[in-house]
Amino acid sequence: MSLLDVKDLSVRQADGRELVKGISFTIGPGERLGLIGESGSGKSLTALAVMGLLPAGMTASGSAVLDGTEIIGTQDRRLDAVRGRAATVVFQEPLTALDPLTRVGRLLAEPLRRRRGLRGVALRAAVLQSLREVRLGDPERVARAYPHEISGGQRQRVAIAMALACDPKLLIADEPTTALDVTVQAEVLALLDGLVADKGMTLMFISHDLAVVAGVTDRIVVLKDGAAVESGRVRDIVHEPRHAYTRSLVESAWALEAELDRMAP
Ligand SMILES: Nc1ncnc2c1ncn2[C@@H]1O[C@H](COP(=O)(O)OP(=O)(O)OP(=O)(O)O)[C@@H](O)[C@H]1O
Repeated sequence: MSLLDVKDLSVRQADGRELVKGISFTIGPGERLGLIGESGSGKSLTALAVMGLLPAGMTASGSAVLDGTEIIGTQDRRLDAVRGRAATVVFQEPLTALDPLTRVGRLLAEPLRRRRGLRGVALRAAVLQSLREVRLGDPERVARAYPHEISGGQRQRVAIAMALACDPKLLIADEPTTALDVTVQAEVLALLDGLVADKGMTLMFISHDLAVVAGVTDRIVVLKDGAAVESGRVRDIVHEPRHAYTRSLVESAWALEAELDRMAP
């Protein structure tokens, strides 16, 4: 049985404009699926729709069954139990996703308390262990810091730790490294990749960057203007893209590769 089964999912804004246009895909337990497409192609709205977290005024139709629960059309109150346990999201810019007035330690303590029922000394130890797990050196200092007092890369590690604290079956990573410097990007990506593998988690990874998606996922869905134009195994699509848009993505990724090769010492 799939962990996430999306069928004919559409998202409309209040004036009726269709922003996501009838897309379908499935993710089985332990699989890694990439959603790729240019800015505005509907990747984030797809992720938000399957979590039941669409912005006010937007409506979804079709079906998204997450770990056995139909998300589309289900009341928010009922979805609270599914979110966190079934899936959590790591967003692109952790500074907006993390409450600026709460120290990192408390931010992390909240999901650990809620999900694992930890209190007192055990909770404190779990917070520090979570920070160590995402390779944050000096976890005591980081736990005392406010989000703006640590670097962008460290913030994204905290956001990953918060998502993992919920122990979700499905981790949705929405452009998790796009806002970071290139070197930090590679480190955070390697961390995420390793943690997902270690924990046997299922991953939905969203990015506009084919090289990044190809490195961490097995299958991809290519979105353009809200519609899925192509889907399949990364390897097949990179070698034989069928849709013109996918071809342009693949060609520009290869061109960058060739340029780097040319400059190699
Ligand atoms: N809160 C919102 N209110 C109005 N329109 C929105 C909102 N969020 C997204 N949109 C519109 O919906 C379309 C799809 O946006 P979405 O954020 O899903 O794209 P994306 O592929 O994730 O792009 P990006 O990589 O830039 O985040 C875009 O045209 C965008 O302008």
